Amino acid sequence: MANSAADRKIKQVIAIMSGKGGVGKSLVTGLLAVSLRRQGQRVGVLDGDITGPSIARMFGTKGQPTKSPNGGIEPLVSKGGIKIMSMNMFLERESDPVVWRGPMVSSAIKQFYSDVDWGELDYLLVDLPPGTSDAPMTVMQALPVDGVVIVSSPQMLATMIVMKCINMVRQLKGLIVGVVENMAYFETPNGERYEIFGPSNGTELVSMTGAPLLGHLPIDPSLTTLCDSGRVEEYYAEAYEELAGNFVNTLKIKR
Ligand SMILES: Nc1ncnc2c1ncn2[C@@H]1O[C@H](COP(=O)(O)OP(=O)(O)OP(=O)(O)O)[C@@H](O)[C@H]1O
Repeated sequence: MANSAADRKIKQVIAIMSGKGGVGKSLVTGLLAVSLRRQGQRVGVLDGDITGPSIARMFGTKGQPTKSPNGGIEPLVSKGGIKIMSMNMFLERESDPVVWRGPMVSSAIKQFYSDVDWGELDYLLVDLPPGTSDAPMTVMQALPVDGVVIVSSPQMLATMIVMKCINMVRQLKGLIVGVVENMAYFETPNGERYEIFGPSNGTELVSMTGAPLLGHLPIDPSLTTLCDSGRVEEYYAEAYEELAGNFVNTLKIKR
């Protein structure tokens, strides 16, 4: 093993989860990594969405990972210095499908943790596909996860499905660090706020999890363009700096 749980070269392994797809989990993972890096933290992102990876594209990391001097796999490094491992890096074309059954997905996730030479990290963020199937189970059971961040959006349906994810984390004795409410509102240039997906349910999420609300994030159309062109690190918004600050402080308290 190039990097085992025992040596704790990675100080905190944090899984980012949601029960429902499309709530912005990958985006929150990416931007949390960017804000933590801006604070001077050593950060890695493991894209645990093996069949639908999006992290590499968001950061514009191209090329195949190489062998590291000590025999592990060298992760790709973003412009801002974030280490990244994603299934897309192993595909000839980005659009090639990964048609794998659960055991192969689980095996890839384990290898992305143990065979990748992550080096010394303050945070390894693990972006997971939605739901409670193989990938989230593998991460919770086979990786030394220190905490879970739950991402949701204000729709009631999203909250209901997110509850399944919360229950899974509890069943597997995981620690929920906090919740993030994404796509909570849209703010016009003259400061008017619209709750496009309905009223905030952050308070409900907090009472469901017993964990703090780490972030209440706006919808920002400019994000899609930046993510699609691999320039997520150029994005700056106060809401994400606050998210990173709350995340670091909450972990300090829970440790
Ligand atoms: N706050 C936001 N403002 C604007 N666009 C957003 C926001 N959050 C997410 N998006 C966009 O919504 C889309 C879905 O986001 P993302 O891929 O992060 O969701 P996900 O929950 O990881 O989805 P998946 O089901 O693939 O796991 C992306 O195009 C992303 O750029």
